[in-house]
Amino acid sequence: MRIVIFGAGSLGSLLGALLDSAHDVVLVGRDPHVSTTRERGLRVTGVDSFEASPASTTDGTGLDADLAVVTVKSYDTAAAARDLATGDVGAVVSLQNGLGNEETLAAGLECPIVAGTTTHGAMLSEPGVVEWTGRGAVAVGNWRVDGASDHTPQVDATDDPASRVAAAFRAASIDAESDPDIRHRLWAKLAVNAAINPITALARIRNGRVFEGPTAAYAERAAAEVARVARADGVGLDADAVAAEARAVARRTADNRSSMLQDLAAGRRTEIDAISGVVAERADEHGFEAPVNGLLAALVRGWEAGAGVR
Ligand SMILES: NC(=O)c1ccc[n+]([C@@H]2O[C@H](COP(=O)([O-])OP(=O)(O)OC[C@H]3O[C@@H](n4cnc5c(N)ncnc54)[C@H](O)[C@@H]3O)[C@@H](O)[C@H]2O)c1
Ligand SMILES: CC(C)(CO)[C@@H](O)C(=O)[O-]
Repeated sequence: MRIVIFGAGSLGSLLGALLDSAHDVVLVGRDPHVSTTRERGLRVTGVDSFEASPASTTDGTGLDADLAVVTVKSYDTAAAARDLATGDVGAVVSLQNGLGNEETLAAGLECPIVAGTTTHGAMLSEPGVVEWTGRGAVAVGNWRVDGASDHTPQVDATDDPASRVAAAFRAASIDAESDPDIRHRLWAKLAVNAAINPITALARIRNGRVFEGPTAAYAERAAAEVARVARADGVGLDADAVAAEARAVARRTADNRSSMLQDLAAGRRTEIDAISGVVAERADEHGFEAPVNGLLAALVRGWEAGAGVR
């Protein structure tokens, strides 16, 4: 397969390096990472150490590919869709965090959209070098334009876009499955991010401390609000179950600084709109409030405005 990785930062570079073992990969990213990768190749460290030599470009327009893997931050998804629409891409899969990426891609592109989520961890440590911080898996599922996941029984399970994406990942030895209920997974991951990310960022604490002490009750409530909005959106998420999952992830990643804490500490824009912001807005559309998510979104957006990053 010819695969474009749109957004060759931390996650995209890791996946690009892995997929390069079985496919013809083109990274779309920015300099100096792209120029360094062209000169010296892409080095992966951490969980496994290896070198890859995918093609790379800073120009995401006019690209032809069987598949585009979108790994930009959620606030760059609309721009990614605009660039991809100028080329010829067979299918697009988003492996981003947050809610709304698939809708944005579907609004801008004619090809099939595949939703996805991953538990791999990656960090671009320097141009041309990506640290694989945690081995995980990929789950993908077909995305319909109306936002519902595709529950239609597949006559030929190998001949739908999500199954083809999962098979392409597995061909590169990446643990990947196609999940007909991908919306449930996206909302469950959203609950984890809504509980952990803004609180760790604002309180400047590592993940392990979120469910300890004064922030615990608010993390629980943030997750429970996501479950309520999910149910209003037709996705059966249980408040206790998602809070338990968020606590488990916080325990498993106790020493990590969440992506939002890292963004805030580095003075970068965060993904708050696609995490807490979208929960508060969708609650509002359904006629109720998600006050903890609303406040957390306002505080992080307030910091972003003050820091001049939005
Ligand atoms: N890093 C992880 O371990 C991880 C794990 C799971 C999910 N995610 C999710 O994946 C997404 C990406 O995360 P990340 O940590 O890799 O972010 P990142 O900022 O490291 O990477 C995104 C890259 O996209 C590039 N980019 C954006 N728009 C571009 C454009 N128009 N042309 C070329 N390059 C462009 C940016 O320069 C950046 O390098 C986020 O939604 C994140 O929440 C990340
Ligand atoms: C799971 C998670 C909260 C762990 O740090 C991660 O998704 C993050 O940092 O965004």
